[in-house]
Amino acid sequence: MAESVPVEDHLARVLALVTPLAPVTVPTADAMGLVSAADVTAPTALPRFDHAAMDGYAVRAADVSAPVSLPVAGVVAAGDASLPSLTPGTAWRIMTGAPVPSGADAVVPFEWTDRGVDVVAIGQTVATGRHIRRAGEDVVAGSVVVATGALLAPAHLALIAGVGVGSVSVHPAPRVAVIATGAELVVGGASGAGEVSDSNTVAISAAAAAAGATVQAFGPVPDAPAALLEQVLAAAELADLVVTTGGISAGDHDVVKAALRGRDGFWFGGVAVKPGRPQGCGLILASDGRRVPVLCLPGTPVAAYSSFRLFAEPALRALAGRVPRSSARAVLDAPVDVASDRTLVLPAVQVGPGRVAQLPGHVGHSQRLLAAADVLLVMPPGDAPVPAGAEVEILPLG
Ligand SMILES: Nc1nc2c(c(=O)[nH]1)N[C@H]1C(S)=C(S)[C@@H](COP(=O)(O)OP(=O)(O)OC[C@H]3O[C@@H](n4cnc5c(N)ncnc54)[C@H](O)[C@@H]3O)O[C@H]1N2
Ligand code: MOO
Repeated sequence: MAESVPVEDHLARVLALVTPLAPVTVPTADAMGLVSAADVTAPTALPRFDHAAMDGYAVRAADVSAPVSLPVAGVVAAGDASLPSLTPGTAWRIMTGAPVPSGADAVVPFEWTDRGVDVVAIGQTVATGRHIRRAGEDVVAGSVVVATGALLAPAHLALIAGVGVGSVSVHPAPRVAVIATGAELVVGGASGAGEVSDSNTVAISAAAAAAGATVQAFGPVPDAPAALLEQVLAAAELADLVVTTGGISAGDHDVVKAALRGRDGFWFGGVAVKPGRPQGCGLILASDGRRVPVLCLPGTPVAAYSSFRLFAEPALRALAGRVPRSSARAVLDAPVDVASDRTLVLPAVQVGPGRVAQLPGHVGHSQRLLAAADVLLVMPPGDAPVPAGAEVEILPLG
């Protein structure tokens, strides 16, 4: 068998198939988790106008020598459209968020006063500017509030909305098509001889959704190359990435390989990773001219999931305009034996903040152990145990 290629080389091969999706404009409220495709510039300052930071009285600081009583000229509340002006030697009752009357330069909170309605007694002096939020003190009009390439989180959306911008240019969430293959597969509970319950469709769909994609599942598709090819072509019409599982090793019925191997630019071969050695990838031309990447993952459930995390998730991140690889790391709590010429992907648990330990009883393809794990350790090839205290790459689960 041909030599296996290193994980990094296969990842590079996969990422070479992917370019960020063309930007679209979406309502600000719908942009969570997407990457901005253009700078967002503030059309207005934030705050837009000088406003009270406390409920109390707007005054001229120079008029407040403690103790003092000032006549109250009126009340100004948040949302009031007309801006009163303050006559020296008077106070305006003012509510948090209300525009500060012209001529006032401080707000005395209720707690420092007798809360008088017509006349207010103030018990302490106030510094100029106190309890006033100045126009533009947070954001200057015309400045960039969110730069191109930002992964939009709630705080970004709040800032964009806060400066009054209702829509943003983003790379859209990638659409993923999942195609499980295997004549043995049944949806729901397998009961007949030789039948296997399809778990890859569920696992890969969930993992793709967790990576921010929208997902459509097809299949399971039986072991007929023509039918599989038809399904892949149909899926590519609707998706930005097609992920298949199964049918790519060395068996007599390896349908994915049979259907796609001969196509221009498709590659199938071994990757030096355990689990997940057989891999494949290529591009399918959709009728609208898009060249849709197809990743062919092995069928064995733990290998399929692990391969998704190593190769498909970075592809999704790249499609979404993100840095392809998340680089989570943790410190080993106990040594891990890696004597292998392949990268080992091992189930492990979190045993303390930033500390992980391999799960005992690892037997290769255990779905039970995978479900019991908090993280997968990604251990590069090596010939000696990696000691406790070493920092290693992890793929967080959950
Ligand atoms: N002679 C060789 N045999 C195998 C090799 C090899 O190099 N030479 N590689 C082995 C390795 S490593 C893996 S991993 C598997 C991958 O094989 P395939 O990708 O072709 O997967 P299948 O044969 O279709 O299935 C493997 C296994 O997984 C079960 N499966 C498949 N799909 C699902 C699903 N959707 N849900 C649940 N279980 C699924 C399937 O029933 C098989 O048991 O090949 C080795 N063989
Ligand atoms: O490489 Mo396979 O995924 O170990 O069984």
